[in-house]
Amino acid sequence: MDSIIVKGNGALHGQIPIAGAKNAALTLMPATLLTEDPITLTNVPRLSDIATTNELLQSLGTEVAVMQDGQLIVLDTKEITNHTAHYDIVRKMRASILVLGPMLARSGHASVSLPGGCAIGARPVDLHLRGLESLGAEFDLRDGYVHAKAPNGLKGGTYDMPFASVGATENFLMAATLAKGTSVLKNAAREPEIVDLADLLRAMGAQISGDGTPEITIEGVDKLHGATHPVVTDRIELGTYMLAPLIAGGEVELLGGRRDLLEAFCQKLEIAGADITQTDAGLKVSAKNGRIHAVDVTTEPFPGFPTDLQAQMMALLCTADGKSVLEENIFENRFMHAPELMRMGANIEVHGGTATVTGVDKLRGAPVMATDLRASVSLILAGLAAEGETIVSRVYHLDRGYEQVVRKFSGIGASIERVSNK
Ligand SMILES: CC(=O)N[C@H]1[C@@H](OP(=O)(O)OP(=O)(O)OC[C@H]2O[C@@H](n3ccc(=O)[nH]c3=O)[C@H](O)[C@@H]2O)O[C@H](CO)[C@@H](O)[C@@H]1O
Ligand SMILES: C=C(OP(=O)(O)O)C(=O)O
Repeated sequence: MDSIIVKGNGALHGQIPIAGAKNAALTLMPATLLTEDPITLTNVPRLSDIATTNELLQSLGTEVAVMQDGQLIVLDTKEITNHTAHYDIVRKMRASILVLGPMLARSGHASVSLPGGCAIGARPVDLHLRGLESLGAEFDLRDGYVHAKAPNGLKGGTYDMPFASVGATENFLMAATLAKGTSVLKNAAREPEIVDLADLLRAMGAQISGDGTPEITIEGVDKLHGATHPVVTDRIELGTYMLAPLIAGGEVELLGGRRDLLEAFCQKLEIAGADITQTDAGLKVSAKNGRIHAVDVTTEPFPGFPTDLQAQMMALLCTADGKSVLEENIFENRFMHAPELMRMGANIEVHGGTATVTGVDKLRGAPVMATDLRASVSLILAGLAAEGETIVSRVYHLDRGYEQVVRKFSGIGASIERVSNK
């Protein structure tokens, strides 16, 4: 298993190109199951989760062609030859549940292994199932699988979601494109990845309005066709690298960065003392007076502060002036980075879903490990300004969500290397 070694190396300067969004690509790819024509995705991030999704789709009958060093993928599902998404693949990646809605819509039946929980929380899929039920689907939960059917096809329906779940919105949206009649999703998630999915589905011939608002309306069509679509910018990768010059000093430009993808996050960084400028090429970030101040953060569905940036924000606040309170409202167990940051000298107290961080002057490098993707990158960020060497193990988490992480950090002057521990 590989590790990443980071050493504090002074201020960071330069540019980082931001990739397409993992969390968009993982929902755009299953949309191929809705049509017998090829779907071409560009600006695809080069991540192990993309390879896992390719493997999942291939197991269902999709022909996959990967080009341009992984940044262009053609998915061609002339026929769904197998309607079961097996546990071996689903357990690796919870987003696999997103094949359920499309298979049900195209074939009237599907079986998908229940994804189960993970390090950050229980991650149930009840809202996915309730939404699809409102379109006429029937479910049977057996042997760890969701067995779904809609013998007479899906019909338009209305679902008022009790919580604006991103995944449940995506499954409903994809399924409703081929349902007979009009479907309405109330209290829908508004994340940019939802709008990106709706854009692809429209390019495939779907009739959708209201995406990006809490109410989405879908007029079902008989058939969808092929399309080419660029994956939206990864706002979480963007936010992660925006923190680097605030932690280590310097000024960094994030190419392709857009403030509208991260308004709530940018506002918090500005309160903390960041200078953020939208340039023609992206977003430029530096610490105004070289100091960062404490700020309170509450994670919320979009347009609120994203849960996927909470760990990285905590790394920043560990050395800020004063006391910050971070409240995690999306996942019940998403503070596993806190004890690792404490091993680097951070002063953090966690009580339930609240973490109080009292800034210290400096962190010290240590061997650390994390059990999820964003926690892992938060430890690299913390290592950028720590005294001595930080060794982050379990790098496979990072490979799920950050392409070329060593190259991108070293491109702005960080001292970082990946070593293989055989
Ligand atoms: C609102 C939110 O920030 N969602 C994040 C979530 O999306 P993801 O789609 O994974 O999660 P959801 O938005 O569905 O889940 C948010 C919350 O709803 C609960 N829930 C969800 C579905 C369900 O059927 N029943 C249920 O109770 C979850 O346990 C969780 O507490 O993780 C993604 C990373 O993978 C992020 O990119 C998304 O921004
Ligand atoms: C938690 C994340 O991903 P996943 O839902 O794929 O585990 C994430 O992107 O931060």
